[in-house]
Amino acid sequence: MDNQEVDCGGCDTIPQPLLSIDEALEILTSSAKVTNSTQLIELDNTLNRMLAIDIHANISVPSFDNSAMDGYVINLKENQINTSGGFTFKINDRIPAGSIGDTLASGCAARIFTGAPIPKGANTVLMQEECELIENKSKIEVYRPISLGENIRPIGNDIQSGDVILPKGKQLQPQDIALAASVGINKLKVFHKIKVGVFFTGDELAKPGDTLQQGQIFNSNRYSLVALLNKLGCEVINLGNIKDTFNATCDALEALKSDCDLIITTGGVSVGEEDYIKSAIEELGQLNLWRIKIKPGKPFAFGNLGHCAFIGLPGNPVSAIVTFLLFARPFIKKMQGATHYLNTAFKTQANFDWHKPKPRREFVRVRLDHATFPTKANLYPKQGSDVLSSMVWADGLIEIPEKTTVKRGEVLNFYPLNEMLS
Ligand SMILES: Nc1nc2c(c(=O)[nH]1)N[C@H]1C(S)=C(S)[C@@H](COP(=O)(O)OP(=O)(O)OC[C@H]3O[C@@H](n4cnc5c(N)ncnc54)[C@H](O)[C@@H]3O)O[C@H]1N2
Ligand code: MOO
Repeated sequence: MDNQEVDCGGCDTIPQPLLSIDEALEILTSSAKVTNSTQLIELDNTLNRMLAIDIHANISVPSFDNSAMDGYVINLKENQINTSGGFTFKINDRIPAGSIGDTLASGCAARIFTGAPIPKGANTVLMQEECELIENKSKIEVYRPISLGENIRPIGNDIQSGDVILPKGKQLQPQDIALAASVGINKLKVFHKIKVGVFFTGDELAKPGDTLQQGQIFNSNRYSLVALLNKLGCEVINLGNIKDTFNATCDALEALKSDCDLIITTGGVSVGEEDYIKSAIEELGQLNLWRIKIKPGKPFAFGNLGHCAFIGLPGNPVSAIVTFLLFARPFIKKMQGATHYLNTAFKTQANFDWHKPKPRREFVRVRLDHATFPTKANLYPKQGSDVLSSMVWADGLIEIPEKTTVKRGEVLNFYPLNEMLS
């Protein structure tokens, strides 16, 4: 904890040590260890999983020249290329997809269907709409100039044998799975899911479904955090709500640490004497980072209990989600083996003024207005870290740099929620 500069802007009045967002992200991502455990699984089960090796193609796709159209395959002669005047070809074969035609005789055509192999002796396919059937449908006649090789998909048009078709560290999407199938692969080696233990501190927390007692609130972080982890494809071990004591916090950490790659908690990371997370981590392991110059989410904590990493998210519901997306998500994605683990910012125009420069970089909830160009970001009127409705209303976060004001029309970084939730 001696790596933190002293900054008086964090709490807005009292001097406190705070890390910049960039420093915090650097500490997190550089200490995230990629899981070394892999498994070979059926293609159908690979959606969203992280590929553990480069995938090479052992065949070319297509593996034979084939027709791109339903029509007629011909052998266009040198003197017929791009010539106007019209040509006639006698139909002497029929080649559906999946069968092999005979060698095409000179001056003849074969009826051919999309995907069927081009027979020997042929070099061009004509669309059936451009051919006139004549002489009792025994011949075709074509009037327009014909290019050599048109409507033929050559061998290797999509993939060449030996190509790397999917790189290690790619998160598998439907099209990736299809590409693997297209070269005949039925199983892929992916990184094992990482195990994340979670628990929640706060004696004020009640379970949804129970009746609220005086001073209680419902535990919403339990649901956001478990859902966020499920979205990222983690295996979750959930201890639920624990008593707000130092001993209960230590017991929960001890119970999870040997089984988990990572433990995440919400609440109890601030400065109050009822906040035990930080002291429990210091007692059982190491605290590597605490408090970031960010709003919402300042009291974010990061450490480890031996091999098990630890992330303490702030208790306020918006702070918990925002810091999960900005810090925990890249950390987890890197652990999962993803090559692209950092959040992507898109440039968007602010449709609001920001009059007061703030000491912490702020991530405000906005909704995009696509009705005009360029797209504009509207601000949710209440930006408190307790206002969970702002997250539901918003479709992204706008980054307002520290110590700056913003004028309507200024271009800022926008982080779409749908991107960060994938
Ligand atoms: N004197 C100071 N007080 C606070 C500071 C500070 O710097 N000095 N920081 C504030 C900021 S910023 C945040 S964020 C919060 C975070 O505090 P904790 O992480 O210790 O969280 P708690 O105190 O336990 O709870 C904060 C808030 O969130 C509600 N909460 C907690 N858990 C849940 C849950 N599972 N579901 C729904 N809501 C939850 C809790 O009731 C509190 O209202 O500290 C500020 N204070
Ligand atoms: O930084 Mo805290 O997350 O505002 O409420």
